[in-house]
Amino acid sequence: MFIITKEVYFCYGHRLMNHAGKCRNLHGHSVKAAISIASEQLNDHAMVCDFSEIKQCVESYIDEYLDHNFLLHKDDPIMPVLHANNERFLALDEHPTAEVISKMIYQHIKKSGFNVTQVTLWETASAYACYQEN
Ligand SMILES: Nc1nc2c(c(=O)[nH]1)N=C([C@H](O)[C@H](O)COP(=O)(O)OP(=O)(O)OP(=O)(O)O)CN2
Ligand SMILES: [Zn+2]
Repeated sequence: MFIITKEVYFCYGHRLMNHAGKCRNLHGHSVKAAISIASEQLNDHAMVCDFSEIKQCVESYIDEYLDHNFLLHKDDPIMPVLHANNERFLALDEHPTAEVISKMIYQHIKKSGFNVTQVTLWETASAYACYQEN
């Protein structure tokens, strides 16, 4: 089994509503996501796939939904204020944790046809979440 991993970098603002500590406050992160793709065999170029194919797939999703966006739970009371001021945000059914964001990226890559095995999201230099299935 071959596994390749591509890293991408992006930023977002968020807050964790009802969090007991400092993460209940509006704040932001400059994050790294690592996307791992597996294959039993290599293609004619001796690759699982080109790193640039992963980059293109994941960056188009990240640019549209996550990068320099404000990620909020759908019940967050700040949303009407952002809306009234034409500020960009994304309302999620779940709290915008590293776990949830890594799963969002995973599901997009899987839906795009890649044999993704894991997405890891470093929200800070010392804290990261992984999402995988099976
Ligand atoms: N399981 C999770 N726990 C926390 C998440 C998360 O997404 N999943 N998110 C946060 C905050 O949004 C933020 O990431 C803060 O993380 P934390 O490591 O606590 O913050 P610091 O970098 O300031 O860590 P220190 O070690 O205290 O310096 C919180 N928890
Ligand atoms: Zn945070």
